[in-house]
Amino acid sequence: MQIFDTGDVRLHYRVDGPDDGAPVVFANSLGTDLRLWDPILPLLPQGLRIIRFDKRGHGLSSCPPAPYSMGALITDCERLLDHVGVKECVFVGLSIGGMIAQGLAVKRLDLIRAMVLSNTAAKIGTPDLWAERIKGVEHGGIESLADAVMERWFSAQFCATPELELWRNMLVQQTAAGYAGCSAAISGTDFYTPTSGLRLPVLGIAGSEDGSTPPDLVRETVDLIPASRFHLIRKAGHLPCVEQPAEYARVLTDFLKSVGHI
Ligand SMILES: O=C(O)CCC(=O)CC(=O)O
Repeated sequence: MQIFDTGDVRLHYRVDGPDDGAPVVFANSLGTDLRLWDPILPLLPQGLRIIRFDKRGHGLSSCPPAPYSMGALITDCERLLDHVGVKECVFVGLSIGGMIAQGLAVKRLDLIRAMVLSNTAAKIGTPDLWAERIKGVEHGGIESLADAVMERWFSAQFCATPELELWRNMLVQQTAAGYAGCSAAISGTDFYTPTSGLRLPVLGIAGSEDGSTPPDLVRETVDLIPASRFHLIRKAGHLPCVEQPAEYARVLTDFLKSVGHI
């Protein structure tokens, strides 16, 4: 558990595994912190160097006033990777984390040798949807959105389990400014053209019951990059690393092997 001051924000991050391990960077979604990846980490091969972080306004990172730009979120991540000395990582980005992955690959392809675009897209939602979401958070707090968010994050089956409460708690414990700030960043992002120009190995992962980034939307983005692969995880919503960790870890491990990272 460490803190890095980028100059604009203090980012909480965590590095696990040996210094000389093959680097795998995880960027999580809106309203989650780096514990999002806890269910899959024990299922990945030993010896990887795993880097995780909390976006600005999330988890234990500091919370600059909203709104944020996607450029700022990408720069935060770029500075963190330079700070920890990562190059040529496999970058796994989920939802807004996958937008950060796309933007970072366009800006600094030296940092990323392959990427996993999980439950994400070049463009997510519409400005009207995000304006409504931001208004809701500003007036009623994250709690006022939480039940609807759970229905997009998880399948109906998972929503009926006691574990749901843990993830709902994670959501409502994020800061309203962090949630609204990152929502504004998503609202202003359309990476369709820059992502079309990317040339690197890509694996797309979608959840069959994802109410935020449905499988067709994920596939449309992944198909922008020639030779990309796509995997659909059934019985999972927006966070398949939580709902189906064994399958998620297996697909990720196969991808790491296929690109020669392990
Ligand atoms: O999770 C993200 O990063 C953006 C997509 C989203 O809004 C998830 C949700 O529906 O709450």
